Amino acid sequence: MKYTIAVIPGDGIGPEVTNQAKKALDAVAEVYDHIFLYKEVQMGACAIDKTGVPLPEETIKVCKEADAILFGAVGDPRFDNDPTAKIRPEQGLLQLRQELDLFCNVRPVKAYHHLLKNSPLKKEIISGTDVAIFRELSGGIYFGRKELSKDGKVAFDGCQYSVDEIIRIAHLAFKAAQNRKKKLTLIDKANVLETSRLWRKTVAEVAKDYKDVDLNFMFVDNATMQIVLNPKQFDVVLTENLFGDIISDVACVIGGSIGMLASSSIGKENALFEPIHGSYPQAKGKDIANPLASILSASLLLEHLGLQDEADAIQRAVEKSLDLGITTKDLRSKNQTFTTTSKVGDFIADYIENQEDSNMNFKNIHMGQSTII
Ligand SMILES: NC(=O)C1=CN([C@@H]2O[C@H](COP(=O)(O)OP(=O)(O)OC[C@H]3O[C@@H](n4cnc5c(N)ncnc54)[C@H](O)[C@@H]3O)[C@@H](O)[C@H]2O)C=CC1
Ligand SMILES: CC(C)CC(=O)C(=O)O
Ligand SMILES: [Mg+2]
Repeated sequence: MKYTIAVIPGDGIGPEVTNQAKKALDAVAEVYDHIFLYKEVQMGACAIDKTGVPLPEETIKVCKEADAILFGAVGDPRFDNDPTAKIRPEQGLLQLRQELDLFCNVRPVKAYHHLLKNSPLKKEIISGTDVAIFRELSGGIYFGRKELSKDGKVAFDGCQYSVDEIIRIAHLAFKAAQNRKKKLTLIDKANVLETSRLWRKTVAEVAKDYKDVDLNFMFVDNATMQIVLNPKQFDVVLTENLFGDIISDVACVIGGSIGMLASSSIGKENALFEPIHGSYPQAKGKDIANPLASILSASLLLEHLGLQDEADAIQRAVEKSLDLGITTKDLRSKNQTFTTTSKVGDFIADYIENQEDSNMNFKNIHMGQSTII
C-alpha cells in the first residue's frame, strides 16, 4: 500500500531523531512491500527563520492531506532566553494541535526489562509497569487568554474547559481501559480548581457507560509522587493538558530516559506522532540523542494506519537493541558502552530487514566505537 506521511523534523535534535524513525519506516516498507511517501515541511524556529512564522500555511495543508504526521521537536534557546519574544517556535506546535483538533495525546509508559538497571528507582517498584497516559491536548491553560499588564508587572493565563472537550477524550480513555486492566485514574486539582471539578463531574458521568472500568481520582500533587513511588497502581491515567505534560516527563524516570517515551496525538481527521521530549538543543548535531522515542512514535504511526505487524516489527527491533546494549549514552549503565544516534537507527533498520533471518550475525553490523555483545 502507498501512504503519505507528513514529516516535520523541527529544531534541535528533531531532524536527527526523525531521520532514524524514517530509516525504520523505510525498512518496514522494504520488508512489507509498502510505499511511504514523505512530505517534509517546516515548523518551529527553522520556520520562523525562513518564513517569519512558526507554522506556515503550507505545513498545515500538507499535514491535513497526509495519512499521518511524524514530528520531531521544536524550540530554540534564542527564544527560550528572550522572555519578550512575541513569536515563539512552540506556538507553531500548539497552533498545529489546535488547527488539526488533535485533542487526545496518548503517552505509553513502560518499564523495559533491559533498562530496569538504568532507572534510579528500585527495580521491584518499576518492573512490570505499563501505564497509558491520556493527556487532553487542545484545550486548557496552554490555549487560554494570555495577558501582560501595560506596566509589565502582572501576567495572566486563563484555563478553560468545556464539558464537550472532557467527554470526547474521556470516552477514548475509558475504551482503552476496557482493553487493558480496566482501571482509570483521573488526575486533577479538584480541591482548588473549578476546571478540575468540571472534569470530575463529567468523567463520573461518562463512567456510567463503562461499568466494567474502575474509576478513581487523585490530586495532581500526590500523583506526581505516586507515579514514581508506586507506578504499578496505574493503568489508564486521564488528565488535562498541563498536568499531563508534567506527569509524563516525571514518568520518564520509569522508562530509563525521556528519550524512550513516544506519543500519538489523535484528532477526528488527523493523527500526529512524536517523542515526548523537546528539541534538546545542547545535543543538536552531536549524534548523541536517543532516537528510540522517535522510532517508537513511528511504530505508533503504523499501528494507527492499521499496520500492526509492521508496528510490532519496530517494537521487536527496539527491544533487540536494548537487549544487545546498542543504545545511546542516556541509557548506558555502569561500565556499559554506548553508540550514536545514527548507529542505533542503522541497527533498528537492519534488524527489521533481517530479523526473520536466524543466521543474522549482529557482530557484523558496524557500530563504530561501540562493543555490541
Ligand atoms: N514537543 C516539543 O516540541 C517540545 C519542545 N520543547 C522545547 O524544547 C527546548 C528544550 O526544552 P527542555 O526543557 O530542555 O526539554 P528537552 O526535552 O528538550 O530536554 C530536557 C533534557 O532531557 C534529556 N533529553 C531530551 N531528549 C533526549 C533524547 N532524545 N535523548 C537523550 N536525552 C534527551 C536531556 O538530558 C535534556 O537536557 C525548549 O525550547 C522547549 O520549549 C520542550 C518540550 C516538548
Ligand atoms: C510546547 C509544549 C507544550 C510541548 C510539550 O512540552 C509537550 O507537548 O510535551
Ligand atoms: Mg512536555
